[in-house]
Order: sequence, then C-alpha cells, then structure tokens
Amino acid sequence: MSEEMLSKVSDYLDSRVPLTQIAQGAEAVVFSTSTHPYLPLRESNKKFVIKYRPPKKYRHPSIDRALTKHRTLSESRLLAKLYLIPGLKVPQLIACDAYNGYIWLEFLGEFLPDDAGFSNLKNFLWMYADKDPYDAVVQETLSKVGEQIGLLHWNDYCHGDLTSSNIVLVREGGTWQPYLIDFGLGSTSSMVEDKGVDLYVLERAIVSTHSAFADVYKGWLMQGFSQVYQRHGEKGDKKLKEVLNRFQEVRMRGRKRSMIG
Ligand SMILES: Nc1ncnc2c1ncn2[C@@H]1O[C@H](COP(=O)(O)OP(=O)(O)OP(=O)(O)O)[C@@H](O)[C@H]1O
Repeated sequence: MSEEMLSKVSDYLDSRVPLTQIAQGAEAVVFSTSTHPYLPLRESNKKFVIKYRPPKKYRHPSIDRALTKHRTLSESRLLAKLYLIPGLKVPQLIACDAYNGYIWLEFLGEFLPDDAGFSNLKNFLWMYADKDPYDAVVQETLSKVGEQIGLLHWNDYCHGDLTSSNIVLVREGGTWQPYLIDFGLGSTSSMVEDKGVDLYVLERAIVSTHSAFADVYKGWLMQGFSQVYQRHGEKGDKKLKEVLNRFQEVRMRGRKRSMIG
C-alpha cells in the first residue's frame, strides 16, 4: 500500500490510531488496531479490524462514491443481521462509515504455532497435513465449519465467496470455533442455486489445496452441514435434499466447464 494511502487513512482516523496493515484484497485494505472507534483510546487489550474500501481511480468519482457507499453499507447490514442468528459465528460489527468506505469489526483469530500462519481454515489444514491430516481435531473443526455454513443457509443467507481463507478459527475453551468472515459478496437468498454455489466454491478450495485428503474432509464438512437441516424434521430433510441435489448439479456443470476449458 502506498505511503499516500496510509497517510490518508491515518489522517481520516486520527494520527493517534495505530494501524497495522494485515491484508490488501481486490476490494479493500484491511488493518488491525488497538483503538476502539468511539470508546476511550486503548481501553483494553482487545484488537479491532478496519476494512477500508479506497476510491478506485478508474471509476467516475460519483459512481465510485455510490458503489463504495452501497457495498460498505450492504456488508455492514448483513453482518449486523447475521450476528443475531443464534449459533452463527461472524465478527461483531462495531462501526460503519459508509460514505468514506470504513467498517470497524471485532478482530478474530491468532497466529498458529510453528510459524503456520494466521488461523484461517486454509493454514490450519496445511498445519495438520504435516502432522496428522485425519486428527480428531481436524474432524471436529471441519464438522463445525459445515455446521456454520448449514446455519447460514438454513436462515436463507449466502456467503458468495466461501474460500478456506474466509473461515477464521478462534480458540474457545480448548477447541477451535470457526467464524465466517468477508460478507462483501454476501446476500439474503433462499435460492438453492446460491447455496449450491457456496458449497461448490468451498469444495474447490479444499480440493485444490488439500487434494489427498479432500474426500474425507468433504464428508466431515457435509456431516456438520446436514445436521443443521436434520434438526428440523421432515421440512429440514426436504430442504437438505434440494440443496444437496443442486450442489451436485453445480459440481457437474463445473466439471463440464473444466473439461471443455
Ligand atoms: N474480523 C477479522 N479478524 C481478523 N482478520 C480479519 C478480519 N476480517 C478480515 N481479516 C483479514 O483480512 C483479510 C481480508 O479481509 P476481507 O476478506 O474481508 O477483505 P477483501 O478485500 O474482501 O479480501 P479479498 O479481496 O481477498 O476477498 C482476511 O483474509 C483476513 O486475513
């Protein structure tokens, strides 16, 4: 990130807000900070995330402003709604300045042992691939990931970019609890197509990075996913069948596309 942008963000926030850049995606720059947006400076040792969508110079300024406002608001609104769903784990929304493209969130996760990187699902699976890929901890964690996706879909929301980097693991009471992050492409949706695509995107992410264990991992994920639907009796079984059938269709389409090129 350029010095110019850092100084712009720092000026906007207040130069006393310490900023550490943790990611730069296509859409946003993500920082961590120890400062809460409206409580007294450094009140506790909690960390926060600031997700900033900078202006895109190639867009017309008024279109750019409208898009930034729309995307920042829709991600924030979605997060606020998801946070209220019992059992669903997403970062808490702390503040949003839609006009300037800023969202403040609760910081989640930590660094994994042995330099294995930040605790997202991707790094976690790499870490266990070297140790014991079929460890009970991996099974438990993947089943919980499936449960989170099941809860999201059962409540008629879709993620839109469900990669293994967008699942952050938080250590809670001696186990790893998956949280879903990055709802920039998320939506309210009761469409089985959107749910099938979410499952397919995650499946592709796992197959491409952990192909040797992917079949077992998919089984554990789908076990957790299915359990959420099965808790709802006949209605749940029917909906589960619909989602799984569409998932299979999306998969077949994906295969056809990759064969044809
Ligand atoms: N609440 C959070 N707690 C900890 N880290 C986070 C949090 N939110 C985002 N991050 C980190 O910042 C990265 C980028 O965040 P996010 O995916 O929301 O931005 P993005 O611009 O949409 O990224 P991309 O274009 O890569 O999808 C995440 O992969 C994660 O490492």
